[in-house]
Amino acid sequence: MNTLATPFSAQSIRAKIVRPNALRYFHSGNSVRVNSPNTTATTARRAQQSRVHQRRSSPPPSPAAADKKDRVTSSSAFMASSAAEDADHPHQNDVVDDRIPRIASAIRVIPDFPKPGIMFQDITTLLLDPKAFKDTIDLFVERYRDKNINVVAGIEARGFIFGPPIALAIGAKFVPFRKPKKLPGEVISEEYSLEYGTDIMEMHVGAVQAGERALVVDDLIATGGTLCAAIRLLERVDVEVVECACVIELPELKGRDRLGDKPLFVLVN
Ligand SMILES: O=P(O)(O)OC[C@H]1O[C@H](OP(=O)(O)OP(=O)(O)O)[C@H](O)[C@@H]1O
Ligand SMILES: Nc1ncnc2[nH]cnc12
Repeated sequence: MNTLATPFSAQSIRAKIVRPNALRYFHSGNSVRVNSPNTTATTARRAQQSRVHQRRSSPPPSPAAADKKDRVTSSSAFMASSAAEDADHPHQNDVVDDRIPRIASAIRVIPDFPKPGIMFQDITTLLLDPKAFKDTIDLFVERYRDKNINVVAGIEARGFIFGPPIALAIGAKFVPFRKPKKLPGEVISEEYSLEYGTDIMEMHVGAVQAGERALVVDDLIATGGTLCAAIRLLERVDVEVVECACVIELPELKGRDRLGDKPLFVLVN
């Protein structure tokens, strides 16, 4: 059972490659490269990206089709995660979770949105698949229940989709972190940089209390600027940020490095 004293890395689960002969598609700023096989990196999302290119306008797979695919791929896909120290022991805590391939497959990738060079990870197709959506929430809940987390901070806009069900399930309050001028009460603000611009994040004064323990939830980490701003907002008012949790990581943008020692947990990278 998880306890407060147990470091997250002890239970973390890491992605691994399974199809050593498969070509992987790699997002690199302005282009998509095909990488040679590598047995230590990334997950099913790379394969999923190439599939998604082919079905950009297609609906997500039917539950029956996805179940069949799960059976085919469950031995070859691993759940991703990470606390910094996992890098030293990449395989020690590997855990196979056959929910991950379906989640990865349900995320659509739209090239050149919202501007040229961006491979947009579209989680709206994940929401169309109730099993994959529920599995996503369940994986987070399984990790964070019994961690004495009081606050789930969800980042506008897509953190508002994943954060509230997690908060309800673990018995924490949900605190929306919003774009400027959206919150009606007194706020504190943090400016931050993005993969495609800058923005400001705000939190209501009084929403959290010093000494509370927070989980920060978003759909995706790219450069890490957004999560860093959320962490700064919480730490300014002496809230302990226990971990950040995202559905997707774009590892090539090195957002994880920007978080420093702050643990980051992701399902798909
Ligand atoms: O790691 P970063 O480089 O900071 O980028 C990640 C952020 O970018 C996206 O949100 P976006 O700013 O596009 O806002 P939206 O969810 O309101 O569209 C995404 O949902 C994350 O919040
Ligand atoms: N590539 C991407 N897809 C979706 N959301 C993002 N936010 C920043 N980069 C993104």
